[in-house]
Amino acid sequence: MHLKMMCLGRNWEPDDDKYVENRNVDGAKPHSIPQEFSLLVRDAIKDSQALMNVEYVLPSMSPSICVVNFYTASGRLGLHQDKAESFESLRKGLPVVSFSIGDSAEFEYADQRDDKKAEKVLLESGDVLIFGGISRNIFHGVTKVQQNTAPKALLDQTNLRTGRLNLTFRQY
Ligand SMILES: O=C(O)CCC(=O)C(=O)O
Ligand SMILES: [Fe+2]
Repeated sequence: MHLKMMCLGRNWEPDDDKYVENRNVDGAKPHSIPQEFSLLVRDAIKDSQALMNVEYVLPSMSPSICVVNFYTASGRLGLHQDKAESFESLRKGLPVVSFSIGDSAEFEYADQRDDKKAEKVLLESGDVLIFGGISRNIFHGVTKVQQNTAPKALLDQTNLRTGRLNLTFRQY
């Protein structure tokens, strides 16, 4: 992992790939997920279901975890699966909902851990990426952050540092 990370709701421990009460680095408990965030997640799933008419393959979920990642220009994240959630959550294919803010990034995804077979999509500021249902276990990662691509208005109106902020929500 070449990024900075913190969690809301529950702490995900990258070394053990599991959720813990208190994070290893300083024993801190996570803050809860603000309700505004949960509503954004709910709306994103609803909009996606309406757009694609695939409610039966994209279940709804109520997030209990938000992984907050910050990538600088050299930030990246290797191909991995999000599989530390409960057996039930994974079995039902409850979606991962991911918001991108700031610099754009190349996001890769594949059905196996093989960069050569991965497809790529550019995630720009404001994009929401959802993978659930039969796609819940896809391998995915971030290969490159495109420096200085964040919208100027965003930087002018916020204190966001140069880089990419990603908020990824899941239901345990
Ligand atoms: O930054 C991203 O777009 C992906 C983040 C991710 O895959 C994760 O936190 O598990
Ligand atoms: Fe992930």
